[in-house]
Amino acid sequence: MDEVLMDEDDDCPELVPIAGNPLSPGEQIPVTIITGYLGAGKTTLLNYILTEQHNKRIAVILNEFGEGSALEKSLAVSQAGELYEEWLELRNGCLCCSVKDNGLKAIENLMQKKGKFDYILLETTGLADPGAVASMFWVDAELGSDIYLDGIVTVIDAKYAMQHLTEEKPEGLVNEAARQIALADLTIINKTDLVNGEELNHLRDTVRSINGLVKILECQKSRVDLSQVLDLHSFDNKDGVNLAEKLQLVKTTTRPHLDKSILTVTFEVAGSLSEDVLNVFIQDLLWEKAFKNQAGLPMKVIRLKGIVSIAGKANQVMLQGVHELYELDETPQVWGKEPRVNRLVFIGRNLDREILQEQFISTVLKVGDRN
Ligand SMILES: Nc1nc2c(ncn2[C@@H]2O[C@H](COP(=O)(O)OP(=O)(O)OP(=O)(O)O)[C@@H](O)[C@H]2O)c(=O)[nH]1
Repeated sequence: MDEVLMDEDDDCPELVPIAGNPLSPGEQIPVTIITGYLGAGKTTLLNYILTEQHNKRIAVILNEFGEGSALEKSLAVSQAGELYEEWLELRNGCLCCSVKDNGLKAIENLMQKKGKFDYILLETTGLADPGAVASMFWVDAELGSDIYLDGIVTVIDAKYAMQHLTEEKPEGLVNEAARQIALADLTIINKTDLVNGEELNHLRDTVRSINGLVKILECQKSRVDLSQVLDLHSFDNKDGVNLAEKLQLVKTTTRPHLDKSILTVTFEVAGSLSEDVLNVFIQDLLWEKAFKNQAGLPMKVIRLKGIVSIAGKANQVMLQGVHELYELDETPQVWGKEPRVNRLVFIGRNLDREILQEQFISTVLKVGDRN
């Protein structure tokens, strides 16, 4: 971390030649959101990435300062006692920047340095809702032309996660630690040195019961294989085939790990759908909160994924949702001779599988299109 190459008077330092292919025109830069509860190991992960040799030119945006870390100290460039946004170039080709806001402004500034990096990592603050940040990438069309959301990675503290997850929240409030897991495409259970095998199993089961889709890595000092963290393509249709396979393996959480908790619900229904009516179903669910569970509580979806069959379309269609935003995107995968099946996975609160499935069938299925 002490080998920062920069010109003292310039907040865009002179560049050293870096191995790696320059971006071809029109190529989009992936963004991975790194989230996790306070103290879970996010900064340790970013420090690791910034100091390892990996032949990737990664731009890292940190949006929070703490005390004590070498990385943070090296970044805390002060001007009249104020912290200000500063891009630093590191020996291994990484770019690094610290900002106090949600990081989107920093991405806009970063894009002016296009060609100097080929990946962006954005760390959110420990209590932030990563869904809000993720949603911004979907709605910001201007940014959307240059970058795309690759995935949400949640770092979990093996020692304290269960404590955070079981914390009672006032009625109506979501447990942030659980929400961060619900939204994750990948979770990294860190600090495994601080727990025994039984505790680790229990935590793993809990993570799985919240998010039946998520991939789980386990490590110490946030040392993970970067190829497992980057290029997940969690939100685009490049992952269509993988997603279809993954959805088949997901199971509805049978016993909620906690009362009123976030859990995963999944079902499959054969047939083809009218796109218009499918939109009505999704909007009733995500926007109107029109579906209630047996206790009369409105179902709240945090993350939604699916592969559906739209009447008249030869290709499979991927459904993605984060909070109230969703997208239907045709995948390159063509339906085969086997009967078409719609598979949906919902992660959220107050979800009841049977009621959701009934609603889905009664709202969207065009019986005439069954094949
Ligand atoms: N025992 C142990 N300690 C770890 C491990 N990984 C990180 N730590 C320590 O945990 C503390 C918190 O790590 P950070 O990386 O700062 O966590 P963070 O998620 O960035 O924290 P905030 O920015 O405050 O949200 C530091 O003192 C790390 O040295 C690990 O695998 N085992």
